[in-house]
Amino acid sequence: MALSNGCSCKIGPSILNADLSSLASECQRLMDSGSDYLHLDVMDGHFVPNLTFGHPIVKCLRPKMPGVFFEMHMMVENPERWVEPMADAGANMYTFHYEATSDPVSCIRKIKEAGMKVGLGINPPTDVEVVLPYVDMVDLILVMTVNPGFGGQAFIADCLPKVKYLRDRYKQLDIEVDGGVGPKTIQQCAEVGANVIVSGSALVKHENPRKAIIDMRSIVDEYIQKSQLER
Ligand SMILES: O=C(CO)[C@@H](O)[C@H](O)COP(=O)(O)O
Ligand SMILES: [Fe+2]
Repeated sequence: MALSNGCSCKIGPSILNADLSSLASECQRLMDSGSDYLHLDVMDGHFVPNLTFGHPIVKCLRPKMPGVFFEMHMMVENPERWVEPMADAGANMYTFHYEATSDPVSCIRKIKEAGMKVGLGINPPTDVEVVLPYVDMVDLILVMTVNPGFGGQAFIADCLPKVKYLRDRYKQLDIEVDGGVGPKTIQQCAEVGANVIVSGSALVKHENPRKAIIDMRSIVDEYIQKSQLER
């Protein structure tokens, strides 16, 4: 199962700011509201100054959500270390950070060997050019629009030229944005070419998440169609 190959909009809720004592029902609520996949944020207290959960939770969640695409956003040092446990737990995609490893190629290889899709992320201070050698090896590039570590932070619009830089060069690439994304910031993300949208607190706390997802999707789809007509 792939996400979308740059051709359509995919929306994945981040459940960091949900009631984690009801993780499965919160995930189900957001999937029932029209989400395409789940974006599960793993933090190790080293790469980022916060802790969340690891593969044992993913393993428990998997049988409750059969068929749902799990993207693991691995905000961890030495991401190589958790590839096999996450694959065994039922993860579909393993998105690691460029900043977290000295050997992205071997991490990519390991993720593929474990049967998962590969995402490669960059933090706000990181130049977008660093991902260029790896674009053809991965399924998705994640451009962080907050400094990773916490849900509910303010969107950093200065990161968006990185999305445009990638979209101008790679029409079919899945480009994901994550951090402070919601109905108020989606337009800016869509117009630079983001097509895979993580939305955390804006969706989790929305009184009508179904409507929020429909509205965000229609804005992203509009820009995708416009860019296809311009080709
Ligand atoms: O990876 C992260 C934060 O490090 C994100 O996935 C956020 O958790 C998204 O939440 P909002 O910024 O949308 O509230
Ligand atoms: Fe995330």
